[in-house]
Amino acid sequence: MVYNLLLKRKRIFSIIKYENLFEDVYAFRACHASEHVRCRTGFRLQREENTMKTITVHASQTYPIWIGRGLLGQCGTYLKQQTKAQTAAVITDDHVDCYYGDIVTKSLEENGFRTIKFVFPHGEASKCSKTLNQIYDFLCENNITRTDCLVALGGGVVGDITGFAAATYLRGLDYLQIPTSLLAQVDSSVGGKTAIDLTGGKNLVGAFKQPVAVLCDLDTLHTLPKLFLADGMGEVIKYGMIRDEKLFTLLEQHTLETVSEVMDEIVPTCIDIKRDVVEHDEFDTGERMILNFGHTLGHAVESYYHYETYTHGSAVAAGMCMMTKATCTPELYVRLCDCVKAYDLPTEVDAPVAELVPLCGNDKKRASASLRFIVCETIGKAEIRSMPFTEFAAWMGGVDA
Ligand SMILES: NC(=O)c1ccc[n+]([C@@H]2O[C@H](COP(=O)([O-])OP(=O)(O)OC[C@H]3O[C@@H](n4cnc5c(N)ncnc54)[C@H](O)[C@@H]3O)[C@@H](O)[C@H]2O)c1
Ligand SMILES: O=C(O)C(=O)C[C@@H](O)[C@H](O)[C@H](O)COP(=O)(O)O
Ligand SMILES: [Zn+2]
Repeated sequence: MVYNLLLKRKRIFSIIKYENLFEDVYAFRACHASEHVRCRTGFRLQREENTMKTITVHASQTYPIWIGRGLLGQCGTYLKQQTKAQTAAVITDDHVDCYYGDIVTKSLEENGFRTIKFVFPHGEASKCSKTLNQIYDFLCENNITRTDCLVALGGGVVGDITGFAAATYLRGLDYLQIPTSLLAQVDSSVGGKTAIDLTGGKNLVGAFKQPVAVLCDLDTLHTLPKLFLADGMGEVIKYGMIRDEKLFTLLEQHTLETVSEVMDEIVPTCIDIKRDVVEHDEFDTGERMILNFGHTLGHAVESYYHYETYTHGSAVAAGMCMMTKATCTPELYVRLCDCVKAYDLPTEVDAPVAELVPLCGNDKKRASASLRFIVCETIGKAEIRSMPFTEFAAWMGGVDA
């Protein structure tokens, strides 16, 4: 109850004050709420187990995505179906650990896995080589072998770095994705892009490594702070824009306050779009680039502000609006901005576009001198455009985006 009161209070706070409150919420939760979450999850497990959906991804590795409620307490049973591993190494961050570390460990142990856990500080700053090396050392000290597996429990930061550790440690071992943020559920846990950031840019070191399965428990979203619910909505709006006008229209009928009512529809819809795109172009040589709508400028925004001011989903939201303003009709731009604003996301940033553009030079869609970027002139349809980078820089620099 204290947590709910804090969430209500939060709405009248500025983002800066919100950060402090956010820490308070976690501090409160870490001390008192472990049993509460475990009980509630157990209750929902019985009530809603039948509504579980499975989406199967057919890529270099075929794997299931289980979507439902109350699944976390059974993760060991699910994982056992997908791996012969004896040890499961759970990798998570400090926030997620205080909510869900125990319930996951318990289920893995009950299902016969020797279970070890590595916890790192939350936030994008941890998606770096320092944390990655700590994970490697932890796996080495605990005698992890190629037949064991990793479990990524958390948001996109945990998923991306754990996936990369799984792709590279001992030249590759199995990993399970348990996404707990909206962004991770609809996007980062699916499709096998894994990475860490460099000072020079986002996700610059990475690998394609599909998980053995994704366990997507919608109940975990109950503890996700609104700021990160909004962040995930940035990627959800992206899916509407690139592939699904019906989804976009549904999003227009809701706001950040009401969207939880339709989450059971939104999450599988987005996952299925991602599945389809990944199945056509797993290694990102063509069609998959449409999943990067808003990211060319979005990643530049994150990097310009040193990954501190804008989280990924909010930077993508601003990136989509800036690109749409520069390339599409004013009507479409206004429609997109209205939707973005309804989810408390930014439509622009203070940084001048001319200063963001040089940071696009490290974009992974760049091919030698050409930069590719994504444009949606019609809602539900995305196209990949290509331009010499110098031309792009001159054009965007001159466009009042
Ligand atoms: N691999 C991909 O395809 C892909 C796709 C999109 C984004 N990404 C990456 O994902 C990252 C962003 O992911 P994110 O937004 O999940 O960030 P995140 O992992 O930092 O999670 C956001 C915050 O929410 C907390 N949190 C997560 N789940 C929670 C829960 N259920 N209850 C309470 N707190 C919870 C985390 O501890 C963290 O503080 C970026 O690094 C981005 O580049 C990757
Ligand atoms: O899965 C993809 O492909 C995506 O582009 C999804 C994006 O939302 C995600 O942020 C991805 O990590 C960006 O890819 P990158 O190749 O530009 O690092
Ligand atoms: Zn993204």
